[in-house]
Formats: sequence, structure tokens, C-alpha cells
Amino acid sequence: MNQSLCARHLEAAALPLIDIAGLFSPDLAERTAVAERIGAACREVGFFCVANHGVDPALQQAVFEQARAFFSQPEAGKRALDKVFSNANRGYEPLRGQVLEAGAPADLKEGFYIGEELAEDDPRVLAGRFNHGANQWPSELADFRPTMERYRDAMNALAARVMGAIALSLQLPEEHFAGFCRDSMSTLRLLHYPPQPANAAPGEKGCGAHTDFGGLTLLLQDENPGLQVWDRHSMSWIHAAPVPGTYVVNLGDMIARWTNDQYRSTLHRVVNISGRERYSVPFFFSGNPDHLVECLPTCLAAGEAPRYPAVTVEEHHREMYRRTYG
Ligand SMILES: O=C(O)CCC(=O)C(=O)O
Ligand SMILES: [Fe+2]
Repeated sequence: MNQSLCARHLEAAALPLIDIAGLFSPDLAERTAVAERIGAACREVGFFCVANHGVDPALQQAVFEQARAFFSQPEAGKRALDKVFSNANRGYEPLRGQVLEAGAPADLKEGFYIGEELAEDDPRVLAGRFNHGANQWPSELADFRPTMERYRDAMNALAARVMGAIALSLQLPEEHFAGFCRDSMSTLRLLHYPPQPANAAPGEKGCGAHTDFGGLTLLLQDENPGLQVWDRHSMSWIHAAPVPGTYVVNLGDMIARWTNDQYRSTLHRVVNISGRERYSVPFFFSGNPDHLVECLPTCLAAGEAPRYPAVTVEEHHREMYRRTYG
């Protein structure tokens, strides 16, 4: 994306818009300058848009095409890859399969989960590690798997780069989170939201209000708005309309735990009032399952205590899946 496009969208964007071209510079000062902007957005909102992220637009379009092709299959075809057949939360999740907002009706979205590909005889799979296993792939869509694998690789690389910037923004060495980023148990999630029905039950919506569980989320949206982000100042929902060519980046609960809530994991939801089918592709960069997430000493003021006990990435995710899938 060029500068003029960024500038034109700057006013329209409800979330901070950050040009991250400088993160690809060999010059540490340029990377640090971008990191400072990211740090300010993390403290203030916990949500921001990034432009000049380097991800191939043709690859993004291919991901949407494959997602549409998958979800437009007859229900029986999708159900053949139901998540219930997976020991690693992979595959199809039908409409109303998750309750992201405790006490609210189930979410009006259907989804498809993809993770790192691990063979059934991998020691981590044999040991029953959470979310570790093989993917379920739709055999009738020949381009689906290679497209998603290329995209997942691109997302892992971009997320690790943004984690480097977050480290810099906290006055830590850029590689501070390298152990977290190594062999991340990331999840790529394809989502399809039907238009919000006129006769929706009270509180029924695409995605109930929630914070993301993990480290970083990189969200690719189609052109249909629907995402809403809680604004603690106005105590109302910001409508985060899609900005072409950008990702929405938001922080998950683990970064809030690291920073003792200095960096925010902010409430968000989806209401698809566009009147059209909406597709989105969040990528959850969850981190290394064995990594211990505990408050960074540099994020504690004198005499302040950590708000959260230390937890491993795996323990934390196991608990969050239990809460939202019952
Ligand atoms: O579809 C979206 O825009 C957001 C989805 C989301 O918040 C999630 O899956 O955690
Ligand atoms: Fe989310």
C-alpha cells in the first residue's frame, strides 16, 4: 500500500493506522520508530491497523476464494470434516458452534480451524498435548491446502516480526519473545458470517463480545464491515470498518498478562449488519506451548504486584477453549 492510500484512510479509520514498512528495514532506529507507534496503540487501544505489511494481496485473495468455496459446499460435505472428528480442534465448526460471550446466545458464524500439521505418531500428539495433531483437509478442493499452508507461513513470519516490535516498544531486546515465537501453536481460522437475521434473538450476533486468548491476532477482513471494538473512553463500540490493504492487529490476553494490563487485550465482537455474507480470516499467534507467560518485571511499578499468576501457553489455551466450548 502506498503512502497516499494510508493518508486517505487515516481519517476514516476508527483504529490507529500504522505504516509498518520500517519494521523491514535493516536499520534498528527505523524499526524502533515503528515500534514506538505500536507501543502507543497497545497501551491506548490494544487494536490497530497495519499497512505495508508485505503480505501478497494475491495470496490473501486466494485464501478468501478457497474459504468461500469451502463454506458454499452442502452442509453434509462440511460436516464430514467436523471438528468433532479431530483430537486437535481442527476442521469445520458449524453455525452456533461456539459461545464467545458468556451468557449470550451462540455465535452466528461457521468456521474452519487449521493449525500446524503434526503426524499422528509425533511424540507431542501421542502425549495428548493440547491442540497438537493433523489437520482435516477438504480433498475435493485441490488448492485449499497449499493456499492455507502458504498463508499460515506468511502469518507466522509477520506475527514474529510484530512481536519483535512489541519487545522493542517495551524497551526490551528485539528478540526477547523469540522463545515464545518458536514452534508457535498458532491457529488460522476461516470464518463465514451470514447476514444478521431480522428476527435475531436478543443478544444474538456473529461473534459475542470477547477478548482474544493468545498472543497476537492478525485479522484479514473482506470488504464487509462487522467488527466492533470496545472504546473504554466513550463506553461504546467503535465500528472498525475494513481498511483496504491492511490487517487489524490486536493483542490477546497473554500480552496483557505479560505487561500487567499496560498493553490491552480489548473486548470486541462482530455484528454482520452489512446485509451480505461476510468472510474474515483471523490468525491467532498463540506461542510455544511450553512457554511460561508471567509478568515482565519492567512492567511493574515499585510495590505493584502482578495481577495474574504465571501460566504456560498450553495451560492457558486449554482453559480458554474449555470456557467457550463448554
Ligand atoms: O471476524 C472478525 O472480524 C473477528 C473475529 C474474532 O474476533 C475472533 O475470531 O476472535
Ligand atoms: Fe476475537
